[in-house]
Amino acid sequence: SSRSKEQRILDFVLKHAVPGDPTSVLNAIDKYCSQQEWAMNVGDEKGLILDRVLQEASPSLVLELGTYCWYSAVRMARLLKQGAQILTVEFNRNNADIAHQILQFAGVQVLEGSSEEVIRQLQKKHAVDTVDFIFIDHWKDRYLPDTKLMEELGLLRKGTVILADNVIFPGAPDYLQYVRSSPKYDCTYYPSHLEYLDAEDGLEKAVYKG
Ligand SMILES: Oc1cc(-c2ccc(F)cc2)cc2cncnc12
Ligand SMILES: [Mg+2]
Repeated sequence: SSRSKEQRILDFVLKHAVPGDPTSVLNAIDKYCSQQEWAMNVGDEKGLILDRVLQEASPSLVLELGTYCWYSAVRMARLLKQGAQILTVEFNRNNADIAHQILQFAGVQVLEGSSEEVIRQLQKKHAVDTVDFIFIDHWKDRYLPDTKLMEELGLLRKGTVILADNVIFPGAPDYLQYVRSSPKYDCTYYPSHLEYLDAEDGLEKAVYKG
């Protein structure tokens, strides 16, 4: 059977990265996706911004919406303090499987299902109280409904950081308008570029004020 692009990326990682060395995994994915086949990883340029915003937040519990870019789960896992955990949500079954193989890192759990289903189950099924850091990197038309759902379920606390990818390209205009005009958030825009390309893109940080 013909292997998918994601499987080809995994092959390249398994061949060129050093087991247990997350930075070598990131370098391998960036090398493959910038030289061979483009893929929607947050990438090295926006990844540096993610690193800085994550380290400043120093979270104990991270929720990622969109494991496809398993790159970002590895990127965040390598910077987490001892005992911190990432719950990452993947809708597409086979991507979740591949993510498992790449993410043999303590503390990273790939939850399967739609973001709405998983978010609704976090408190009961996964004993989550509130989330400290959320990286939104899934389908742009889910950014706003998922954020409102997390508000309604009381998953956000004073100081929770929401960092959203692709707010320019492909863009999430309804989400941007909401967080920037809501008194519940302090927003910062970090200009950058679409992964591995020159097109403009950026990350929006929205800090929940409780
Ligand atoms: O970072 C991303 C980029 C793109 C994307 C697709 C097509 C194109 F032409 C340009 C950009 C799509 C994404 C979907 N989910 C999460 N992240 C994404
Ligand atoms: Mg993205």
